[in-house]
Amino acid sequence: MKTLITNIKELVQVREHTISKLQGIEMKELPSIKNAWLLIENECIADFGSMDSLPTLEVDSKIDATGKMILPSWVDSHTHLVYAGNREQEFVDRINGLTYEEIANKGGGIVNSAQKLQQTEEDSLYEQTVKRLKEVIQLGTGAIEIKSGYGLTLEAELKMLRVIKRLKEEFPITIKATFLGAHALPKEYKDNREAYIDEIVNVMIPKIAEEQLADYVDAFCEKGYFTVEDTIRVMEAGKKYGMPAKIHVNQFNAIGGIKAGVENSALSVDHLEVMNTEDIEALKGSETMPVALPSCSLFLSIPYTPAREMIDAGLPLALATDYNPGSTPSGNMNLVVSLACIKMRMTPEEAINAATVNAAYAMGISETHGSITKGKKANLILTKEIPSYGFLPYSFGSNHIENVFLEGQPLN
Ligand SMILES: N=CN[C@@H](CCC(=O)O)C(=O)O
Ligand SMILES: [Zn+2]
Repeated sequence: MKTLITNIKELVQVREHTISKLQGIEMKELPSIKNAWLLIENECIADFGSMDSLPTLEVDSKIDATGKMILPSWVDSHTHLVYAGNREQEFVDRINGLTYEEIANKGGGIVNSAQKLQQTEEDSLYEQTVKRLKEVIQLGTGAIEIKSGYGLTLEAELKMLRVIKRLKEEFPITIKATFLGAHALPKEYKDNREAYIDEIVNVMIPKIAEEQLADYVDAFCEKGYFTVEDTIRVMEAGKKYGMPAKIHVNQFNAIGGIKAGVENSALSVDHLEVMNTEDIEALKGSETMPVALPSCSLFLSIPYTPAREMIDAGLPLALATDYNPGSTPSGNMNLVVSLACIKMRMTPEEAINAATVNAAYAMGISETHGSITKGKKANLILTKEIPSYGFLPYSFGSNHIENVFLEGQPLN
C-alpha cells in the first residue's frame, strides 16, 4: 500500500539519518522542506523531497496537502495513563487552599488512586484507559510511555501492566511500559519503607521481568516518598533484569536523584521543576535525557523546569505530558509544546525538537520515531491550514490538527 502526499506547505523535522538527541544550540535548528511531497509505503516513510523533484510514482492513494504542514507525531515519553476514576475532589481542595503535599498527607494523592485502582476490575480499567489513549492519539501523539504505580501491591501492579500489554497488542501506536512500584508507600508499610523496597526488588521486579510486562523501571525520588538510596536499589534491580530506569526526580526538592540517575545510566530523569547547579553539572556529558513536564507545573502551580538555563548550559531537553489523575489530568502534547514556549522560554524549534527527536530518545525509540526519515514509522501529524509551524505553539488552545497517521494509516 502506497500513499503519496503532495503540495505540503512545509515538511517539518526532516532528518537524512536518525539522530539520537539534540543538545544546547543544536536544539535551535528545525530542518524542513517547503512545498514538499512524502511517500508512505505500508507502515513506513519511504521517501520525500521538494515538489520540484517529484518523480512519477504509482500509488494507491493521493492526498493534496496544499496550505497544510506535516510533522512527525508527538512522542509522549512520560504518562500514567492507566488509572481508575479521577481526583476531581482534590482539585477543588487545592482551589480551596490545600497543597499537593497536604492532600497526600491526609491520605489523598497517589494512595487514593491506588485504593480506587485496587477495587477496579481489569476490564473496566482497560476501557477507562482506552478512552484516554484514543483521545491523545487524536491530539497527535504517535508513541507513548505508560507507567504502573497506582497498584502498590504485586497483584494490582500486575493488573496495570497487563492493561498496558493489552493496549500494546490492540493499538497501532508504539507503547513502552514502565514499572513504578516505588510511587508511594502503601499504608501497610507506613513505618517500614525498606521492607517495601525489599518487596519491589526481590519479588515484584523479578516477577514482572519473568512475565515480560515492563520495559523500564521508575521510582518517585522525593522527600516524603523514596530516598536516593531507595531509588538506587530500584535502578540496580531493574538493570539486573534488563529494564533501564526512567525516574521521577526534583519535582519539589533537589535531593540528589539526578546524579544517582546519571550514575546508574538512567535513560531519563523527569520533572526537574527544582534544579540546582550540581544537578545541571551532573547531566553534562551524560547519556541521560532530562524531561520537563510543563502541564504538571501549570496544574499544580509549581515552578517550571528552567529550560533556558539548561539548554544554554549545553544540555538536551525533552518534553512530555505526565498525564495522570493527580498532578496533570491532561495528555495534550500540543499544550505542552505551547507551555514550553510561553512559560519556559523555549523557541518553537526547541520545543518541537524536544517533543519529537529528544522525546523519542527518552522513550528508547530513536531508530523508529521522532523525525521524518526514510524507513521510520509513518506516524505523522497533518495540520490544518496554518501560516507557519511556529503558529502551533503561538495559537495555543486551538486544535490545528486535521488528521493523524499511525503506521501509515490515516485515522480520519
Ligand atoms: N509525582 C509523582 N507522580 C505523578 C503524580 C501522581 C499523582 O498525584 O497521582 C507525577 O509525575 O506528577
Ligand atoms: Zn509522572
